[in-house]
Amino acid sequence: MAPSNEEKNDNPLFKTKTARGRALYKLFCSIVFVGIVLIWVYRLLHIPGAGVRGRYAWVGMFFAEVLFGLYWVLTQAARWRIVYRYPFKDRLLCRHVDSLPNVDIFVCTADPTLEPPSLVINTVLSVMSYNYPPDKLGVYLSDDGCSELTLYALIEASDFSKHWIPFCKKHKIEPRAPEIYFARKNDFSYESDFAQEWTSVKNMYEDMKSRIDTVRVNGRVSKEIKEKHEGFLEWDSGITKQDHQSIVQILIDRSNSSKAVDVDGNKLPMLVYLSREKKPGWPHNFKAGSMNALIRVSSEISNAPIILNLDCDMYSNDPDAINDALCFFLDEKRGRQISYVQYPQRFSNFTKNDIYANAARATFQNELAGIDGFGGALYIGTGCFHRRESLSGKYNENRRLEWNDADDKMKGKTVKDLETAAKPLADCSYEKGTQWGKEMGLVYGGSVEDIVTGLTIQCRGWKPVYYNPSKNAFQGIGPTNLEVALVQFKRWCEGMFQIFCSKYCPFVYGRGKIKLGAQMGYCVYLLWAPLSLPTLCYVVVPAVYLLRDVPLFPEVSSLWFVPFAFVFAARTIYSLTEGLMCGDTLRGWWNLQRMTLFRRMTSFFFAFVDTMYKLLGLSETSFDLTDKVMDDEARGRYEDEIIEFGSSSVVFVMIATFAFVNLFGLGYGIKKVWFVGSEALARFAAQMGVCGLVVMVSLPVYGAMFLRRDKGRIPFSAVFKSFVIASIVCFIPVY
Ligand SMILES: O=c1ccn([C@@H]2O[C@H](COP(=O)(O)OP(=O)(O)O[C@H]3O[C@H](CO)[C@@H](O)[C@H](O)[C@H]3O)[C@@H](O)[C@H]2O)c(=O)[nH]1
Ligand SMILES: [Mn+2]
Repeated sequence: MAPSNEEKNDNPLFKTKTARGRALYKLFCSIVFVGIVLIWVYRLLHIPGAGVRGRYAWVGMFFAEVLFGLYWVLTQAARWRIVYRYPFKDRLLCRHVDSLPNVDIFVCTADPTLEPPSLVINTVLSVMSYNYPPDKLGVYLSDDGCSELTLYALIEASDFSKHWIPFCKKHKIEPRAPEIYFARKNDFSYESDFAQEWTSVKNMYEDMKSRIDTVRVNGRVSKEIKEKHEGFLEWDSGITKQDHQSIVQILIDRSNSSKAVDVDGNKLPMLVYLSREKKPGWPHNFKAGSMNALIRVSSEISNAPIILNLDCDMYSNDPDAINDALCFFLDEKRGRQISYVQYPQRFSNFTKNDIYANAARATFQNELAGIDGFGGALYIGTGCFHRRESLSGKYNENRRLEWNDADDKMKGKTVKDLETAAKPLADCSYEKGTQWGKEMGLVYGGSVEDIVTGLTIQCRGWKPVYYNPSKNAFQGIGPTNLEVALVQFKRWCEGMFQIFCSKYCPFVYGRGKIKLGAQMGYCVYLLWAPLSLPTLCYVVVPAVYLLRDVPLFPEVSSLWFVPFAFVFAARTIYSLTEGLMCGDTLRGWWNLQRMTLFRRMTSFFFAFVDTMYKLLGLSETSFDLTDKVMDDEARGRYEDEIIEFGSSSVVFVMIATFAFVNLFGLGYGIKKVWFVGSEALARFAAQMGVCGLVVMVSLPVYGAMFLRRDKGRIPFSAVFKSFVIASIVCFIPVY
């Protein structure tokens, strides 16, 4: 890599800018903090005396406000020093045109029902067609579902790619996931040559998709197809998802240049199917386990120094994304220390007002960039480029930036040789007695392997970056019904609280290794679960005490009312402004408020309880896969932005119960004001305000209980249960 042009090589390949207006923001924060402290002071000064009704509630409210306040302080760390990254692709291409590193791309799937093979291969095809030298690309699909349906789909995709890749490159097609591309409106003339090609490739795609779907519906691959590919022999011995040998199959072998070419004679990227061994009694450690198997298997086959890791629903939306990411790794000055480049998680299936608040725009635009400002960019599991070396080793500043000639490994070896050498690396027993899952690869022990792995990488001295490009690099599928959305949050939340309670707690593990701001930034997420406690306190206590005529907040006329009103208003206005600036709609922001409340009072709470159980050794970690399919009726409601309940899940009973409790509280308050007049209003305004907010946020819940007749409503049994529970809650004795 001799510098051809001194001056040019001095230019960095990326730059980092700090967001403006931070001084003003810090001033604003300081004022809000004063308000929060005044609230605490008020609570401490006015504790009701022994024997007075409301004393316990008062103490509860005090704790809730202390926890909310402290949590708020953490969230400021994530906004204190927001940084933006800008890579310079053009400089990269000038300087490294002949010395680009190999890149291995890992796609993970785990279940052919929840993650249909046709979805998986769309992701695979999108990454096979990157604008990157194909002989430097290796695509690996890890199938934890060990399904012949998925292998079949991948074989079909490898054939189709011979037409798809040249078509994409010739016509600069975007995005390169065929399903998404063909579903888009197009504005070309139907007489053109392009139209002909378009139609022929589209037909080819549709045919392939229908073959794959037929096989999926039948639930097995027919004998005729099986006879054509010896790969299916692996399934002959009656293996199951939980009990099977390692399967490694190189479907496109790039060293064999005569076969690995597309219809125009250009090389194709390598394509490998992997299903790591599973045996009863051996923990498989979910996605982390499959990533580690991928790391090892690929090291035997292509061993690229850069790895891109994607979930099976995350197709590539930008054919040049690899080049962007490489700007970070190849930067002469700072590149060596960069372990991974994390992109935000974006979705393709959002609706206008984002009813389940999947987009999390403020999180991806501000919070993660703010934690990056403290050098703590999180690894969030998908859409992340890794430096292979950093996944298992310490940063060593003396090591030269070298991309070992990876293809050497493959030279002179047949596909069979490579497969045979790789298989044992995916066996259950391989990791026994090794550092895999601890010091090497992704860290085991929970359902959010990503966050904790990122933390350990940083603590080994690496400096990851978070890069949020204006054009989405990857797009995935977010939950499309409330239960799935809440279950996903519960999994995250539980995994993250477990990290906090383990030796990996950032304040302990990261002490002296990463900045305090980064430690705090991590805890914004790791402490979601305990945040449920103050939330539950706020949705229950004010309403219940309102029903007993016990005031819990200062009177409107009192000066002490000011900090409460101010903190509430300041935070609401801030969050609204932030949301709108990040591109939320007004209703989108409101939906986010609802989802935040629902998550905090259900997912976070269950995660808290389950973590406690686990700490006591009463249960084991599980991974509830996010469902990526929906039926047509539900799809209609999703597109109309009507919340999908549709079951008597305990989560919905809880949501409905709180909706009732606050409705009763508010109703009683209004009645009181009606009969007693303004004096009651002054004393109970804040309490009625809290109830009123919960009621407003829950409006769709009342609708789903009483007005809707579709399948997505809350079933009567759940309504009945929650009504009974709410009534009991309202009449229990209070102290
Ligand atoms: O045993 C398993 C379980 C899951 N997966 C894969 O992991 C990915 C994520 O699963 P999904 O159900 O889509 O979960 P999400 O909540 O959408 O995933 C986020 O959260 C997970 C941690 O909870 C991370 O692993 C993911 O990368 C991150 O995108 C999918 O590709 C799965 O196929 C496996 O490979 N093996
Ligand atoms: Mn997902």
